[in-house]
Amino acid sequence: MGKEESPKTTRRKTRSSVLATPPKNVVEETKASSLHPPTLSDLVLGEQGESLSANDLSSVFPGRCSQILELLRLLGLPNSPMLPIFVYGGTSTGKTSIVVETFRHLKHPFVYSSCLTCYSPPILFESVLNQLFLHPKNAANGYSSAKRCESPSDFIHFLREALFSILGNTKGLSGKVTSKRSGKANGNMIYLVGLIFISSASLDTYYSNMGYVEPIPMYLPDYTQDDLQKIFMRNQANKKLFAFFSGTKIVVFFSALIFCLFVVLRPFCRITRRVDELSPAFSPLFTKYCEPITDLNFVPNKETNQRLYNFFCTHIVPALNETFKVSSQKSPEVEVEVKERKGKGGTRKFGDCEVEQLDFHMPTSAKYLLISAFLASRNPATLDSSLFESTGDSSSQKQKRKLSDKSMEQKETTEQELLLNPGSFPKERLLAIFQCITSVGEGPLDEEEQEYGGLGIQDGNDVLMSDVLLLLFSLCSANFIGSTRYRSTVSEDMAFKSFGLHARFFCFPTNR
Ligand SMILES: Nc1ncnc2c1ncn2[C@@H]1O[C@H](COP(=O)(O)OP(=O)(O)OP(=O)(O)O)[C@@H](O)[C@H]1O
Repeated sequence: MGKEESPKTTRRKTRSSVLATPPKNVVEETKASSLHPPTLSDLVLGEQGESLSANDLSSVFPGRCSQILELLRLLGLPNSPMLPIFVYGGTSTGKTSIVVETFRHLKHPFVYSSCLTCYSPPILFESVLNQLFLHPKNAANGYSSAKRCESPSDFIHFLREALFSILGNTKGLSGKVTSKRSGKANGNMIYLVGLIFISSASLDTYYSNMGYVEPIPMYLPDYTQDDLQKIFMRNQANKKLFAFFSGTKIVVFFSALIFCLFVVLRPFCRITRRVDELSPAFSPLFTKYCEPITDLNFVPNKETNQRLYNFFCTHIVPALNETFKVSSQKSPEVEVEVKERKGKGGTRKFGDCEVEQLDFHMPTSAKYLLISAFLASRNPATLDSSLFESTGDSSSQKQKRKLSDKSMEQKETTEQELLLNPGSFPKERLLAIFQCITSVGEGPLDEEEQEYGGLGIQDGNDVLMSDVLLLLFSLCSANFIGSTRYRSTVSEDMAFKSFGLHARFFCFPTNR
């Protein structure tokens, strides 16, 4: 938490919904719960008897077994002292889910506040206290909080009051539950989650000698294609689609699922590995794939499988485009104008004319950014060092000599795939390529550049990063670069063209 989120292309479960289903967030406890003094049991997530074993927990979250075991180890036995934990990782890597479900599994009493929605200290403090006092915000109380907290000292004062009240109420300890949704508390230590900082920023961002206890870091890496396959296998197998299949057809169902996942995940994973983005894209595709199979007379064999595959392939690219569609809206201030080269001299907007006829009028830095984006989309990231680093050439030559025919073939296939289907890339990679290609520039500022306010790129180091980011934003707004996931949307012709006279070197895949 505590990070800027990129616009999302699909709807996903919100953090509150993760907490709300099936066990409800303690904040959203029944109104009746606020009528009795809070007990420890009221802070346990999950109904009586509802408990996942550690093994179940790991199988519910494929790819997170080691992190779950580590979290269980760090949390330790009930009431054991622990250091703060810093859980971090990319978007949708399961940070919230595994933390919440682990607490639920352990039946540890806890309150959970999202630092994303509780974006200021008073809001965060009040959210924690509302949960501890079992105070739901609703129309009846005018959506007010249990306590008003202006400062950290107010918070500490009310926190003590709330904790003493809960711990003094022994009903929770004796295991008698006072609320329909609460489970029997395991131990009497109350955990504040949210003060366990969950973020996509690295730990270093928060590290400083400010006197707080340094938290134990726990990193959740992006999922591999294998992990994603397991996640979707699990989720999909539970869905009602499963109801179509019975008896021996179940085997057909699972082999169809495995095959479909394999075919779909490969191109999709090049663009995103986020479960929340992949999930809504995959479900309709799988339904489509299953259409012919749900016919009870269908008997899969080599020939029908091939037909199924051919039929199915036609749906993948449209689904890919649909999922990662970028808005075609152009920002009014950053309209990129193009002029017809031959003749009339009138100006027209990009998209109205043939590329061959166009001449670009945009800052040279923007052209470099455009070409950097193009290169990042069409070249595998593994080639960057050999393509752009000054020392890269010789090593890549050596590597080339060492490559077997098979690996050359594989490399060519990857490059072919990238040409047909440009990949997405992180902003850092784009900026690194931009730095590399602009740092070899030797010419003085061109006229255009001066006209656009002198974003000089004769030396990459002279370009202000803020200017480059501004330009990047403009190119995204003008739809030259996809902004949901950074991805070049221009053709090879267009990329060459944009560079025009400024071409110094290109590193396109050789087999274009
Ligand atoms: N390993 C997994 N197995 C099954 N589902 C998963 C897994 N990881 C994530 N998900 C699903 O992906 C969605 C997002 O997960 P979650 O909110 O826990 O991620 P997050 O890292 O907290 O996201 P954010 O960075 O946005 O805070 C949820 O619907 C969750 O169930």
